[in-house]
Amino acid sequence: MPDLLYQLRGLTVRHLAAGRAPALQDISLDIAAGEQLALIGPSGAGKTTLLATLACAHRPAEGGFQAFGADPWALDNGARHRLRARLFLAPQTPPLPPRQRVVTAVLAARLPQWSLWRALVSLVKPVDPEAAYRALSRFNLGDKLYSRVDRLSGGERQRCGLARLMLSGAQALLVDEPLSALDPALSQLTLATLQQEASERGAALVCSLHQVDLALAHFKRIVALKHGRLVFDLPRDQVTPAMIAELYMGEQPPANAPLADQEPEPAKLATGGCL
Ligand SMILES: Nc1ncnc2c1ncn2[C@@H]1O[C@H](COP(=O)(O)OP(=O)(O)OP(=O)(O)O)[C@@H](O)[C@H]1O
Repeated sequence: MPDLLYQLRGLTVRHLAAGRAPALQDISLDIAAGEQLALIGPSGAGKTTLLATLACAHRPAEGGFQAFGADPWALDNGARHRLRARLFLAPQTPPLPPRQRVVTAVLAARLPQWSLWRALVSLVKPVDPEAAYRALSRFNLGDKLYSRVDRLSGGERQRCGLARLMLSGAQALLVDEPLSALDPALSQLTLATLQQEASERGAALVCSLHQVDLALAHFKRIVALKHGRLVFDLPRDQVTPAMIAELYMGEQPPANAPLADQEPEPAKLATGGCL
């Protein structure tokens, strides 16, 4: 039985906005070392919140939460910081400094392993550009090594964020909608690369996806969320088209014409005024 990396029991997570329903309610989930699972569910289901909770970025309001055998929120700040160095959260829009060169942005994944001096030196002269090049090449982005981040397309920026993950050494790879800016061929390459990396280092991979077909094709375990609740957590061969239809039922956006009493005044539209 592989080590348990995460154990969630009846977890409830709230965002700060008062009066709102919890973003996650009563979530129970185990994730073992080396496991790969896809998180699916309609927009607003709680996928990003769950990934951020696994990354120890959101403190649960209720329930039990263990990451790497400890409750991160019972640790002191230093110990929690060291625990966070064992995981990597790749957000949908990676927070890359726009004026930085890609090589520096990718090497920043090594900051937790570096001394302050080494980090400062690397800002001026990247200390291991070969490693950044290898990571970028796995996402077909090697030619952007010395480009500025703000000259990248959305999809290139997204893959640049994933190249960071390659240099992190983390044992839990938490990836939020990595394909949202990618075409179908790059989507396949990106998923295959993430899965290969996770397998090679024996890391857990938790990946949220809107592309249900890709989730079912690539992941053996499918975790579905809706309205902040766990709908199912099943091997993919037990997930039926009816279950997927039910998961997304009622989630189609309404017709895009605003109601009469919500229509902005024409004068404001014409001047671009704040509505
Ligand atoms: N910073 C925040 N403050 C307040 N509420 C938030 C915040 N972030 C998310 N929420 C709310 O929490 C709920 C879950 O959001 P979350 O982003 O986790 O869903 P998601 O499944 O990742 O959605 P999507 O597929 O659209 O990215 C939603 O109702 C959302 O409005």
